This record gives sequence, C-alpha cells and structure tokens, in this order.
Amino acid sequence: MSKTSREIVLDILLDIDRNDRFAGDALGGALRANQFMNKKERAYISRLTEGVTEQKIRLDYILNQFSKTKIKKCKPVIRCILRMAAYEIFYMDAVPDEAACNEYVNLTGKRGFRTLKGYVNGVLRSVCRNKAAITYPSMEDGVESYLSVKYSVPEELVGFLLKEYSTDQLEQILQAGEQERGTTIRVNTMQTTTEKFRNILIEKGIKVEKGYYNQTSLIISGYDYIRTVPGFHEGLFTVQDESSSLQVLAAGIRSGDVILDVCAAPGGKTMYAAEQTGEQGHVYARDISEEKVDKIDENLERLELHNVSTKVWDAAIPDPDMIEKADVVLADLPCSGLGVMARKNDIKYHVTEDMVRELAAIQKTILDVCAAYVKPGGTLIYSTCTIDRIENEENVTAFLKAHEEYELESLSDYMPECLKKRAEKGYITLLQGVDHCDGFFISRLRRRK
Ligand SMILES: C[S@@+](CC[C@H](N)C(=O)[O-])C[C@H]1O[C@@H](n2cnc3c(N)ncnc32)[C@H](O)[C@@H]1O
Repeated sequence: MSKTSREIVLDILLDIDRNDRFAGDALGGALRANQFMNKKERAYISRLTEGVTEQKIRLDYILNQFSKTKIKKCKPVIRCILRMAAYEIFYMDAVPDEAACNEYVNLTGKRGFRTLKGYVNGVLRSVCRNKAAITYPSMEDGVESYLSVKYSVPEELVGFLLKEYSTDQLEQILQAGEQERGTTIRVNTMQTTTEKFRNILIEKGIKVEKGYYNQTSLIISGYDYIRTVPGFHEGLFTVQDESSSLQVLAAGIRSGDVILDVCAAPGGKTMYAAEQTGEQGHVYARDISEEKVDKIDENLERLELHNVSTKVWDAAIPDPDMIEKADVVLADLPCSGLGVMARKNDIKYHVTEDMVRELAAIQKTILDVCAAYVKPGGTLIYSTCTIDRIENEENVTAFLKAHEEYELESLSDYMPECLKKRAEKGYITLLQGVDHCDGFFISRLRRRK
C-alpha cells in the first residue's frame, strides 16, 4: 500500500532526526523517489517538511505547555507526529483542526504506538482548545528567549549574534526567514540577453521581477521544478543569489583574465567568471572531492562553457603550479552559512560559536595558501555566505597582518549605486532581511605590484 503524504513527511523528518541530515537533502531525496505524485501533494510535502523544520523550537515551546513529557524527550516518531500536527494546526488550513488531530492520532496507531494514541490525542486536543490563549516569551522575559521562540532559533545562536548586532537589526535579519522570496537566477549572457530571456519566461506564465543589484539577475516564482523552467536544459540561466553574483562583479574581471576559483562547487561563481573573462581567458575551478567537481562539470556542460578546467584539489594544500598564475583568485570559502539561514532553514540548529571558530581557522589556512597564487597587481576576493565578524573581518585583518604585500581596495567601483558607500572600505557585509539578497561578505584584497 502506498504511503500517504503525512507518512512521507514523517519518514523525512525521522530521517533528518536520526541521521542528522539537512532537511533540503532529505526532502529532495523523498521528492525524487515520489516524482510521479501530483503537484498539490508534492507542494504539501514540501511545505509541511520545511515548516516543521523552520519552526521546530516554536512548535516545541507550544507543545511543552500541554505535554507532561518534554517534547525533546518523546520517542522520535511521537515527537515528529506532534510537531507535524502542531504545524498544521497553527500554520496550515488544508484541513480543520479536529480532522488534523484525528489523522495524527491514527498515524500514531499505524506506526505501532497504539498505547500512545490517548497521549497524542490529549496533547493535540489541548493545543486546539487553547490555541488563541497561548502566550510566548516577551522582551521583558529576556531578549534571547523572546527572539529564540519567536523565530525558532537556538538561544545560544541568538546570544552569539547579539554580540554583533543590535536587537532590532537581529530581528530584521531573523525575519528574513518568514518572507516569501522567489528564486534568483542569473541569465547566461553568452547565449541570450536578460530582456529576451525575461520575455520568454513571462510568455510561459512564470512570474518575473528584475534583480535589485545585478542587471543580469531575475527573481522568478510560480513554477513547479527549476528543471522545468524554459531554458534550464539549454543553459540560458543559472540559479544564483545576487549576493553571489556581486562577489564575481567585485573581482572586476577583464576579458582574457586568468581566474582561479579554489572552492568552486557547484560552480556558480566559476560560471559567471568564465562568462566575464570570455574565450580569451581561462578559469581554473577546484573543489575538495570528485563528487563536488562532478557538480561543477555538470553545470559547465549545461551552460556550454569551454574556457574552464576543473580539478580535485584541497585548497589548504599549496599548489606549486599555480604560483603567481592568477589575475584573480576567488576564495569563496566553506563557512557557517549564517547568511543563508532564511533559505536553508536548519543551518541555525547546527551552528555554534566553537564551530564558527573552527571554520575561521580553516578559512585562514586557505587564504594564506591563496596569497601566493595571485600575480603581483592581481586580486584576491575573499567571501563567505555568513555574517559574523570572526569568519569575515577578523580573517581579513589577520590576513593583512600576515601578508604585507596585500592591501584592501575599495569595492565601490564594482558595486551598484546603492551599495557604493558601504563598499568603500574594501569589504561589505550584506544582510538578509536588510538587503534584498542573502547575507554575504565580500572583500577585495589587492596584491601590490
Ligand atoms: C561556499 S561553497 C562554494 C560555492 C561556490 N563558490 C559557488 O559559487 O557555487 C564552499 C565549497 O568549498 C568546498 N571545500 C570545503 N573545503 C575545501 C577544501 N579544503 N578544498 C577545496 N574545497 C573545499 C566545499 O566542498 C564547497 O563546495
């Protein structure tokens, strides 16, 4: 007998819970396994999985008020069932609350927990009865618990970010997770123009907005799968947030330049750099594993870019063949990802200050190695998709201290008008919820001649 949509979601959530997987990976796998399911059911599965993941802390806060056993202590199946039910009750209106309760009580029995049907029923009916009367922590209870429950972010992470951002700023950053945003794509201008491609999308009934910062970016919505968007297979566009494309623009790549992208998979910046340097130039794109490099190759093939060579290489290991070979080195390094919390909604549960410090040390090692690859007079672009000073400004400061041959160079000439002022100092932190893009850090380091 085939599984219902709720059972599929339950299995995805158990997979995440038991195997410490990211929700996007677990959901993607399940959707691929159920690709013949209709569009409505697929949308329901995505919404429920993403919603429960996104709101986990807030849902547990609600459920804990009506359960004798703390939700975190419940058996995984029961914990997931309660969270799913609470999410449906508070955030979805697919079915009336009573019907949702019945569905989840039945699911409890079906999964072999007949003796816990009464408990699940009791908790869920209490939640429904008291739905309007539930109170949440207020500012007066402490800003950390207030923000933690309101935006479902671990208190420890809220505390960490409050060391760098004011309460108002942080609230704006966290609100980004609640805003509906389309998908940002960048048009492959080697094959078409932004205007032509925009018209094709509009003709096919896709909703299109212009990008805020990059003239070749479009924000699209109202499609099912990205692979079904016209032009995907022909390589007319690539999915890329505007913050990421700004990183490449910040490099000021000229036709014929030699570029080295040391952490390149899946290849977003490599592809843009390849377009900018053109057939006269060349991009060397690398990443840590075969699997990652395959992803770059797949994208290059789709976009029909031939001026790129890929290679598996650990960026922390110096490569004597690349010494002073690059006009531009792109160092878009592995990071904590706090700038993309709004899109990858479970990053927030994984990041700790210790982890941030470990990543900062890796970034520092890689930057030190990259320093030698840049030709005198060339440029090193260091970027991350995170928003904390430890991984960003502090690493730039440490790099400049260790490499007197480098200096920060203003980014203003490469940024759109509205960002020029903030980019003068040679680096810029874009903030999700404040700027119209993901959170992102870009710095431009020039090697003196
Ligand atoms: C932020 S992502 C890069 C995104 C990419 N620049 C883009 O625009 O599509 C960081 C990448 O660094 C890679 N990575 C992590 N450690 C690495 C290492 N020691 N050497 C090379 N690549 C590494 C990861 O596999 C990941 O693909």
